[in-house]
This record gives sequence, structure tokens and C-alpha cells, in this order.
Amino acid sequence: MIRFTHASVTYPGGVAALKDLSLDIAEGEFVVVVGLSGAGKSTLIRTVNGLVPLSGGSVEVGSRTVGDLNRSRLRALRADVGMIFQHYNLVNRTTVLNNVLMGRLNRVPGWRSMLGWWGRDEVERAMRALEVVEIVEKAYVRAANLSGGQQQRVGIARALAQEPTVLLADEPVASLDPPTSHTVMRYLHRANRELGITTLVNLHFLDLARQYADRIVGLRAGAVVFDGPASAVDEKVFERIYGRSLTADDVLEAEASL
Ligand SMILES: Nc1ncnc2c1ncn2[C@@H]1O[C@H](COP(=O)(O)OP(=O)(O)OP(=O)(O)O)[C@@H](O)[C@H]1O
Repeated sequence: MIRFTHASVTYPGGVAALKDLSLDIAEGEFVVVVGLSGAGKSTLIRTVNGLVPLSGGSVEVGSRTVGDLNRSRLRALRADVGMIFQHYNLVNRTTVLNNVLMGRLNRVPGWRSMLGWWGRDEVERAMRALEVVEIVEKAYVRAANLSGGQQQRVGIARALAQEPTVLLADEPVASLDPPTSHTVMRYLHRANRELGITTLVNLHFLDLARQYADRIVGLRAGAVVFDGPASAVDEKVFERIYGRSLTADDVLEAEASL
């Protein structure tokens, strides 16, 4: 479903964020990418929907090579690839339902959505997405009035309303407390399992990664230094990824144990 082949990204200014990275992610997998700040996790995720262009190599999503797409095909790709952000990126002054409907923007003619002319089908689809994250009762509440965890659930619903084949989540729980982080991870996991959406998540906390991932990819300085099942991650693997031993800051729950 997602294939990186000798992918590299060098930002203007010369930082090499990804270095000759090759990785295959199969349809339906739930993959968590871990690594130190600056390891290249966000860059990796953002190459999948063309937000960050490659400097070399290729990334393919299904049958599409991202770097070869013209504007309209890139738009079609982005309709198939949902994205979830650390800071939710909701429009606070409008309702939860309107925020979720924005997930349909790439699927309906622009003039209709600009005028807020959403058909009944679109609204039903948005409501079903809110059902997946169990927050339907907030549909007509302004996004600003929700807690962080609820806002992130709306972020997930907005991505699901796109009916994506791939879901990207860039540090989706970095702004949340531990119980809420688990709630959000459970909904992401549910979307993956029940809807079969291939999911790629960046996480800082290794214990959370181990709990939810099928597979963990460890990035260090733009290169893959570990790729295996979550159960294979131990202290040695941690040191390979992070270049040091585990501390309490690396785990969501305060104790430094895996
Ligand atoms: N737009 C940019 N321009 C220049 N350098 C960048 C840009 N974005 C990221 N970088 C650099 O690329 C490297 C990888 O950054 P990236 O954000 O992908 O890492 P990360 O693992 O996601 O870390 P973090 O969790 O801190 O975001 C870092 O050295 C970063 O400073």
C-alpha cells in the first residue's frame, strides 16, 4: 500500500531529514514510527501525501507515485489519505459537524462546499464518522467548547469522513494526558481494525507504540534502525533507536519500563 524506495529528503538549508530509506507497508497494517525529536518522523509521514517532496528515490501509495502526480491527481491522492495532527487543526468557531464535513472537501465540488450546501448523504457520512469515535452527541457543539481529547476524536472523524484508504497521524497524542492518549489510540486502532484502513502513526512514547502497533519502525537520523513486531522491542532495540537507555520521559506512564 505504501512503498518507500531509496527515499531521501534534504531541506533547503541542507538538513538531510531522510536518507536512502526503503520501507514497505502492507494494506491494513497499523505501523507506529518512533524516534527522537528530529529523527525524521514527521518528514516521513508528510512525504506520503506529498506535503514534503522527496529529493531522491520514490514513495508510492497504491499504484500512484507521489512525486509524479500533477495537481489534480495530487488532490485525488489527498482525498484518499486522511491526516490527523498533534494540534487537531479544527476550525474552532464552527460546529463539530461542520469540521467533520470538511473531510469531504476533496470529494464534492468546491462551490457546493463553499456555500455550505452539503447533501443529506454527506451529513449522514459525517455522522457515521462521529459514531466511530463515539461523539455524535457533540455534533452541534462548537469545536472550541470541546476538551483536547474530544477535539482529537473529531480530528479522527474528519479524516474518516474522507473514506480514506490510508490514515496518517503525526504525534496525535502529544498534547494529551495519559488516559486520553489511550482513548485516542483505541479509536485509531478501531478505525484500522474495523474499516481496514492502513495506518501510519508517529509516536514519541515507546510503551504506547508497543501497546497498539502491529509493527514498529525505529528512525534515527533519517534512517530505519529497527523494523519489527512490537513484541520484539526491548531495551537493546530502544538503545539502537534512541542512542541511549530508557528514561521516564520516554514512556507515557511515569515508570521507565517496557
Ligand atoms: N521545513 C523544514 N526546513 C528545514 N529543516 C526542517 C524542516 N522540517 C524539519 N526540518 C529538520 O529535519 C529534521 C527532521 O525533522 P522532523 O520534523 O521530520 O523530525 P521528527 O522526528 O518528526 O521530530 P519532531 O518530533 O521534533 O517533529 C530535523 O533536523 C528538523 O530540524
